[in-house]
Order: sequence, then C-alpha cells, then structure tokens
Amino acid sequence: MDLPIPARAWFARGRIDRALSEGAGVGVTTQADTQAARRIGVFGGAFDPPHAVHHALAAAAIDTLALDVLLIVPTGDAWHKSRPLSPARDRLAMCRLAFADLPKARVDDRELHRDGPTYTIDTLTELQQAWPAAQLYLQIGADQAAAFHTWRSAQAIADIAIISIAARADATGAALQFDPENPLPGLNVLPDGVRVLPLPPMPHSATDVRRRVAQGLPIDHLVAPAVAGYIAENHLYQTA
Ligand SMILES: Nc1ncnc2c1ncn2[C@@H]1O[C@H](COP(=O)(O)OP(=O)(O)OP(=O)(O)O)[C@@H](O)[C@H]1O
Ligand SMILES: O=C(O)c1ccc[n+]([C@@H]2O[C@H](COP(=O)([O-])O)[C@@H](O)[C@H]2O)c1
Repeated sequence: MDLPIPARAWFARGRIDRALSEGAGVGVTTQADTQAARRIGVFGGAFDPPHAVHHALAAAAIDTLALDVLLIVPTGDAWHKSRPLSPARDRLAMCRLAFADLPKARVDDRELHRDGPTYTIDTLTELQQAWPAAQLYLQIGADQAAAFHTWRSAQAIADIAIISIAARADATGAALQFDPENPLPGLNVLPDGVRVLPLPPMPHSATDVRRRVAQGLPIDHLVAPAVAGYIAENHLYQTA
C-alpha cells in the first residue's frame, strides 16, 4: 500500500542542507518546549531510513492518543539488530526531514549520545524523572509487540508507559499475528495499559527501502521526498 506524502516546499532537494542546519522545524527536545506536556509519546526506532509508515504511525499516535508531544528517538546501539546501522548522523538527519511536517513531533537524540547498548527502559526512566507529572506512551509496531517480552525490563516499561501498538503486515501483505486480547504476550498489563492505533496492517519496511536503493529501484512512494533526496545525495544504501 502506498501512502501519499504531502510534498512541502522545503522538502525540495536543493533545500535539504538548509533544512538540516535549521533543524527543519523539529529540534532536540528541551525541557522548555515540553515543560507543560502531560501526554508524552515516545516513538523509537532505527529509522534506517524513516519511511512512510513511520510517518503514518507518528501522525496517528499524536491524534489518537491526544499527545502534547511525540518524541522521535533514533536508536543508538541497537543490540537486538543483527546488522550494523547507518551512522547516527545520517539517521538523525533523515528523522528531522521525515517528521518535520508534524508540529507535535520532536526528534530527540538522547539515545545517540548514550554509551553501550540502547535500552528503552533507560530512556523512559529519564523522561519519567524529567516530567514526573506526565503520562508516557510508548509507540511500537506489532513485530515489536510480539518481541516485547525479550526487551530489557519489559514489565517495568509496561508499568511506566501505556503501550500503543500498530498492526503490521509482512512483505507478502499478510498481517502479523496480533491478538488484541493478549497484545503483549508474557506480560502483566491491564487493559487500559495498552492502546491499538486505528491503522490497517501495512507492509512497509526500512529493509525494503534499502534493498530497492541498492537495486536502483524508485523509493519515492516509500519515503518523503526530502529523505529520498538525502539518501541520494549521501549515497546511502548502495549495497543492501
Ligand atoms: N509497516 C509497519 N507497520 C507497523 N509498525 C512498523 C512498520 N514499520 C516499522 N514499524 C515500527 O516502527 C518502529 C521502528 O521500526 P524500524 O526503524 O526498525 O523500521 P523497520 O521498517 O522495522 O526497519 P527494518 O526493516 O530495518 O528492520 C518499530 O516499533 C516498528 O515495529
Ligand atoms: O530496550 C530494549 O530491550 C529494546 C529491545 C528491542 C527494541 N527496543 C526499541 O524498540 C524500538 C524499535 O526497535 P526496532 O528494532 O524496530 O527499530 C527502538 O527504539 C529500540 O531501541 C528496545
């Protein structure tokens, strides 16, 4: 399924450098700009690269969960991924471009500055300490919901944050197994501790984007124009 992405003037390739240097409207979180936030969403990922469904999830989470702010958190050292990620600088830059049209999104680079493997519990604990009055929402896809019990301190995460899950399809378009009655297998979560976003299962993946770039196939229907421009200008994903 292709998602239309509104092309904004500054998404044009020639303006990417300017957008990056200005932060493209989404900066690193500061205490000032989220001080009043009571509903803080956290959407972490490798974002290698951020694609159309990441954007759709972010927009849906902001609306459905009535978030004051959604932190887009690129992963530092993804201990759970078998392949090395692209440089943090590139993934951070692409996140700034990909989510810039969502006024409530903030790209937060804290995990990129943390030593050692990236654990979401560390991020949520920091946020909880910084904003003790806020309710935290953690946004994940159905693949991560199925693997959630393997995360470090998974139960503690579910105790700290409401987990918001988006259905996902595999490359064939078949929906991943996801039981709304038992959305986080192996965990003890109250019904109001979990939300499911009203989105259909979609098969997009960063793996597919990387593979298509390596094969010289178009990716314009899969990523924002500015992200496609960044990938081309920086010669990313030349090999899958
Ligand atoms: N098509 C999708 N549907 C639902 N959730 C998704 C989808 N793509 C990514 N997500 C979710 O977005 C978050 C970040 O994902 P990530 O950056 O690893 O993208 P990815 O497409 O899964 O990447 P890769 O193909 O490299 O593994 C995860 O919680 C993941 O479950
Ligand atoms: O903390 C953990 O143990 C943990 C295990 C697996 C995934 N995560 C986080 O889940 C998010 C999505 O992961 P991924 O692999 O789909 O990009 C990202 O922020 C990861 O850091 C976190």
